[in-house]
Amino acid sequence: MTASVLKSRAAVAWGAGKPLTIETVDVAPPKAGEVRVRIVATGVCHTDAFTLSGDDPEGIFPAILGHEGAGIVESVGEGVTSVQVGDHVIPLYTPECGECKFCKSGKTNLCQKIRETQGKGLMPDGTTRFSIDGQPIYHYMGTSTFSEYTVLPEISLAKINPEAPLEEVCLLGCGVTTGMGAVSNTAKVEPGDTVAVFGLGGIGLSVIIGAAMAGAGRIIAIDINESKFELARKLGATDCINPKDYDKSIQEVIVEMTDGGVEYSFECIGNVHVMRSALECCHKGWGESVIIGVAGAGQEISTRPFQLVTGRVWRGSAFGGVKGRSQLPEYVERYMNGEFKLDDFITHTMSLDDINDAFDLMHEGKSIRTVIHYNK
Ligand SMILES: NC(=O)c1ccc[n+]([C@@H]2O[C@H](COP(=O)([O-])OP(=O)(O)OC[C@H]3O[C@@H](n4cnc5c(N)ncnc54)[C@H](O)[C@@H]3O)[C@@H](O)[C@H]2O)c1
Ligand SMILES: [Zn+2]
Ligand SMILES: [Zn+2]
Repeated sequence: MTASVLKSRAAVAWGAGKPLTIETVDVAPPKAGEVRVRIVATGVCHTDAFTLSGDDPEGIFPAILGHEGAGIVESVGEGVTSVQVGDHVIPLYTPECGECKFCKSGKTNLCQKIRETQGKGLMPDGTTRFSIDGQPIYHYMGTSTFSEYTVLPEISLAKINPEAPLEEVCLLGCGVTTGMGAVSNTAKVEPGDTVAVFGLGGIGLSVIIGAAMAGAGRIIAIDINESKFELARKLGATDCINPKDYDKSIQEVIVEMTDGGVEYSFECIGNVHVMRSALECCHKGWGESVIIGVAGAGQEISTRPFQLVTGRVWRGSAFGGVKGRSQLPEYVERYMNGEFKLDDFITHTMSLDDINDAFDLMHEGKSIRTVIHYNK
């Protein structure tokens, strides 16, 4: 049976800084190598807010945002073999083709196969599957999970255990995997290490979970919003500090607290000044700082080169260095085995109609993650 155009509820971003509006969108059937998915639930991540704000150089409008979802395959295009109708899947904004130079390198998860079209809000053939009254609406991060039905390339789907609750494991589509993966794949934290985590949103708290699982001896959590400290402690932070409580720089405070600095630090905010603090609180000779936060267009990081000459390392991490198709299903299994919990992160759930409230809660610092349930 050939699939036909579907009507779908979607939250459409018409322009930078404008609230999303709920629309009925036409979703064309998947073309060759593509899959149409019914999204069951989606988280709202700071990166969605970043693009909506207009600070994202790749932001294109009108578009359907959303990249932290989970759903069920509704139909498949020609030649699709790795998933079938009814499979449970997590959309991947970092695909895994298995054949490009990047996939074959064994050194990175940054598959480049569809990078160019994905960055332009298009499917690999250069067109979009979304429209309203014939007006094209762009895709976002190749995922567009703020539409109940969305189309993705086959290489952008991780097939997961069908028993997993989609309303929770959607968070593995971005935030939680990004934080945990940055600890285990990028930094490779070892038992006894001291770790500093800057920013205690969904990403920073996931770094704390990962660091606790890796056996870090001391986990220093830093935020200017102290309401985040309670959950940080629950997840494994040993010290919670607010930079506003000190006259000196936060890096000086941390270096003093730790007899010379931390083994690893993680910037989970997207603030270039904090990125500098995160590097400079690392221990001389070996400390490493991982940038996870996404800074605004045109911003630059700086430090004295002497910081690096004397052994500190600055690196970055996207999607926690995790290869989505081959490694994300394992994260779902680990969650199912009870190795970590996701419900702590879900401070709010709501229907798609209320999605602008999810952005407000994030900006007000009142939520960790809001999960949108399409059946609400
Ligand atoms: N690299 C990746 O693959 C990847 C993936 C997802 C998200 N991100 C980025 O990670 C960052 C965090 O995302 P999130 O969803 O956790 O965001 P969030 O808004 O939920 O959390 C950010 C936290 O930082 C705190 N903060 C803000 N300014 C601060 C300061 N000066 N000092 C200390 N704390 C401060 C806030 O109070 C908040 O608790 C964003 O930049 C997002 O775009 C990157
Ligand atoms: Zn995200
Ligand atoms: Zn590839």
